[in-house]
Amino acid sequence: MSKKNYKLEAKSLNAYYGNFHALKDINIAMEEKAVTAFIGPSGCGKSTFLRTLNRMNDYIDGFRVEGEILLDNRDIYGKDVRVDELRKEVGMVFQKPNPFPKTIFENVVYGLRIQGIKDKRVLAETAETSLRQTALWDEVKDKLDKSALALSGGQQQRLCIARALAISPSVILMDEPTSALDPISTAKIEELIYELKKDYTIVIVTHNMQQAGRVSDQTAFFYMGELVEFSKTKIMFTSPKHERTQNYITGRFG
Ligand SMILES: Nc1ncnc2c1ncn2[C@@H]1O[C@H](COP(=O)(O)OP(=O)(O)OP(=O)(O)O)[C@@H](O)[C@H]1O
Repeated sequence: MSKKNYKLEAKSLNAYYGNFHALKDINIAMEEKAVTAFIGPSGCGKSTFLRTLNRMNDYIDGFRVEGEILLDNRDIYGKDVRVDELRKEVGMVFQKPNPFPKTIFENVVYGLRIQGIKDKRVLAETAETSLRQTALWDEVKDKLDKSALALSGGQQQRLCIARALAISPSVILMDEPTSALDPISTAKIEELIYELKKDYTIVIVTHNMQQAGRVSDQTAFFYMGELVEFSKTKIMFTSPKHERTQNYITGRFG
């Protein structure tokens, strides 16, 4: 039997904020071009784990990890890994849309500018492609030089996704990307996630069980820093193995 190649794997991963043991021996393997949802009650470690996947926690004083996170079979905490290269490969979208106080165009091409790309044609083409991928092009094509801050919250979030896509990542991490949005904008982002998984591996933290059920292929349930259960979403929501998972997904505690 050939060994399956996973896009992202955690092996015996432990994470600490100082003395606080935030993630306890996490082992998980996520498939390529699939959506994995992280669910669990507040404070269980979902965001901490998500942020270890592109080393966003490196900035936090006292934070450390043990174990391995493999991206395409390579440990992202390895000595030879350049964090700037890693972040190009693993993009991130946050809970609150966070466009820069710049034009719509400059927001999308921001990552390319940082890379020193100046070619106007490359910038324009990338901006259009990324905005089309997030279904925003028709809404903004006549106002690319206007401030991104004038867009609606939902449009801003799609712009932030376009900004992440512009630097051609293969993985996109989303930390509760719709929790600040209205139902229509939420539906648009969910449709977008569905489209994007054809080309990208997506990991999403969500508090919304229906959302996890709608958008994800696999779901991981965390509780107090442990990964309690990980399975195909359909199985998790119809026949969870653990009572704690069952209680959480049926809303008995949260
Ligand atoms: N910067 C930090 N310094 C110290 N402890 C932290 C820090 N960030 C998170 N923690 C702690 O780590 C634990 C996990 O937090 P984390 O934000 O990963 O949980 P979460 O499941 O994403 O929660 P929520 O759903 O509320 O966002 C919590 O006990 C939290 O207090």
